[in-house]
Amino acid sequence: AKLVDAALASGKIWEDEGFNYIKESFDKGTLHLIGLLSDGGVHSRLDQVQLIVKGASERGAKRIRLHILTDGRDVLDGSSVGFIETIEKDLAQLREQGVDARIASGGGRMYVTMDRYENDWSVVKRGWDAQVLGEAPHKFQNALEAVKTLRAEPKANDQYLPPFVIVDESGKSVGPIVDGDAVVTFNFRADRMVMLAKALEFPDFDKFDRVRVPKIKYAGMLQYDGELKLPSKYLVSPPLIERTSGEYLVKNGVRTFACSETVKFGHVTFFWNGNRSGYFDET
Ligand SMILES: O=C(O)[C@@H](CO)OP(=O)(O)O
Repeated sequence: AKLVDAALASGKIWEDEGFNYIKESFDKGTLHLIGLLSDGGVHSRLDQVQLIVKGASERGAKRIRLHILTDGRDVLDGSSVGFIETIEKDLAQLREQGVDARIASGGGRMYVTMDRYENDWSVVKRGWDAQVLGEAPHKFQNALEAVKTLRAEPKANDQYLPPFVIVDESGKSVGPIVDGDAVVTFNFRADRMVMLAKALEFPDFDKFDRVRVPKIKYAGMLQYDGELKLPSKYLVSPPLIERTSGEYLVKNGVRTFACSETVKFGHVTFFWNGNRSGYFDET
């Protein structure tokens, strides 16, 4: 989060390669922003999203679509409503200034998009269908109505809201991702963005049927996997972390054994080892 804060505060984010790459699409295409809408600060932060939306519109983005994931895990359940109200105010202001800016789709983070370590690709597929194809079982005129209605179902909560798309009066999705568009995934934390990044970037992706693969300019907030170099473009450069405790132990001949449940794989591998998931020394 700090790296993104610093890049936004200094304005460097707008000068670097990643933003200039996606900016090439602003003339003719739509800028899509996908990620967790939350002020939890664990995977993403609302104020950073607000600054990106504002900054991109000041630098030529004329059509912006947000694909939001509701939190309720790092923040109170139900707080999604307030976050949507906040961002909707910003989008309304932009519309007054002639920028066509709207929320286009959404869903709960644990049910839509934010799976990790290939635990359940159907989670990512649900997101793909809503965000890229503009298809979801629930259709609404706006995101506030969507979340309030879906939350009213028995046992519903922010984390597991079903996917929804926002549609116009004729029932057509307002923001599918199409050829010529730009996409930014705005989570800074990597583990729950890698799977979507693969679906967006890998030409030979085969984990689910993408149906349509738009030709887009895609950048992550950060690079989510340093070994796979994924995504290849990012808005903020990842930090170089050296001399971690794992490396220190290996170089001093101390064997380590790391064990975790599947979804915490990263906590005992690349979180520990400075964003490296491989061995320092296989022997
Ligand atoms: O589930 C997760 O992604 C986070 C909370 O957002 O938890 P943890 O840091 O334990 O992985």
